[in-house]
Amino acid sequence: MNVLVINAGSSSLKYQLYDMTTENVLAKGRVERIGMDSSILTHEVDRQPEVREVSEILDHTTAIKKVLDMLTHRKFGVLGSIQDIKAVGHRVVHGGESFSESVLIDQSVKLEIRKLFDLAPLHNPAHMMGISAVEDNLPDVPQAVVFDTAFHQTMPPSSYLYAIPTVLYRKHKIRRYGFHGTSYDYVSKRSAEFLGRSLSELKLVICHIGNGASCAAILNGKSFDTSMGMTPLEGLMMGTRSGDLDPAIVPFTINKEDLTLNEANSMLNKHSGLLAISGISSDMREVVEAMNEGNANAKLAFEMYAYRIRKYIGAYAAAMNGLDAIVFTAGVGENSDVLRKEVCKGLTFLGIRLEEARNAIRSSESRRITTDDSQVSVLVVPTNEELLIARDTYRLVIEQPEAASISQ
Ligand SMILES: Nc1ncnc2c1ncn2[C@@H]1O[C@H](COP(=O)(O)OP(=O)(O)O)[C@@H](O)[C@H]1O
Ligand SMILES: CC(=O)OP(=O)(O)O
Ligand SMILES: [Mg+2]
Repeated sequence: MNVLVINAGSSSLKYQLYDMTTENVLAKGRVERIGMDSSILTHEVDRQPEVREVSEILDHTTAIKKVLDMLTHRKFGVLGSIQDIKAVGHRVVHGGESFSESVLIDQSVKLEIRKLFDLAPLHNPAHMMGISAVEDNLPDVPQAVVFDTAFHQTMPPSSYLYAIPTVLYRKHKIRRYGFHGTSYDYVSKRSAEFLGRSLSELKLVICHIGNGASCAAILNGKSFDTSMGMTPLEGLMMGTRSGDLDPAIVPFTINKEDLTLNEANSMLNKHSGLLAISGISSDMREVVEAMNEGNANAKLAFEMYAYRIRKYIGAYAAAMNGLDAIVFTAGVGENSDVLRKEVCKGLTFLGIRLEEARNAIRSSESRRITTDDSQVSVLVVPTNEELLIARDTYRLVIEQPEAASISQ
């Protein structure tokens, strides 16, 4: 059975097509610059050279249509017909308190996702566009949603409540939700396998450092705390997001700079982080390159970024009263040995001994980057959110075939 996994962003859409009998990826790709001039579709089949098509793609419905055309393309396609797609699974960043697990999509699920637009303004509206675009192109195919927040629903109230009047939690559900949960779920299990230990006895800090970045304390296999909050803005410094700051800065700046609420939100989500401090880029590769060329702002941005991660690792080791392993994952975490080294250099008090040669190895496999006698292990474990989304989607469709057939 073939399952198509979609991760829709506001101007991009990533896809992977799985054959669930083998869990092989038949094809994958992304559409970028949706709604802008010259959109780009990049499509890849079984490590063959990528196919790039530049055209005008004005909305997500057209983007999905282009993806389906590519999947059934005479030369680059892998399917005889789009009828061969039996289910579609979507990543949805915010599921609020309504969803602690993945579900098949129906009208009420769509309504709930819409209600959460305010809480994940960069993500949920885009996911909804992806869901509608699949409905337009594949009206009879069941769809499932897998939430970034679901895995964190195990956090205790002492982790998820903010110290503000509790009426705000009761009325508006203002609390910490946490994100990247699908990644934490996958990476925590893989880490336990790698360490050859039971997840139920491990104290892990996982650092999901991608475009969006967060850390989580995973205690006995469950999320105990995480750095992102009610929205994906809190916590670590990110590509364009500020992460933690004194909340008083927001009204102060609005007042001094005569900003609207939208402008303040946009400043913190889109014009802060690595981009703001380096003045160069939100992409860690470009920041490191500039730092190596002697740019002082890039160096400061890099050091601040690493310092925040180190502070969270220390805090979570204290929160769990111990630590077995630190795990790096996602785009920056998996690929940037310099960043991992910078984070770990301040953690020798925990008995961490990084082995430089291991840290420098480039690989897509899980690996240990500390010495064999390091008290706490540091691992690099590549995440695979798409595989978990495909598995959940497949399971839901198999378990509830009647619901799947009337899900829309
Ligand atoms: N070799 C590398 N060194 C440093 N950063 C990298 C490297 N390769 C990728 N990245 C970073 O990974 C980020 C993307 O991470 P990813 O987890 O794919 O993010 P997202 O899923 O949020 O788009 C990019 O912004 C880039 O900065
Ligand atoms: C929740 C979040 O920040 O997601 P991403 O890393 O994909 O931006
Ligand atoms: Mg991501």
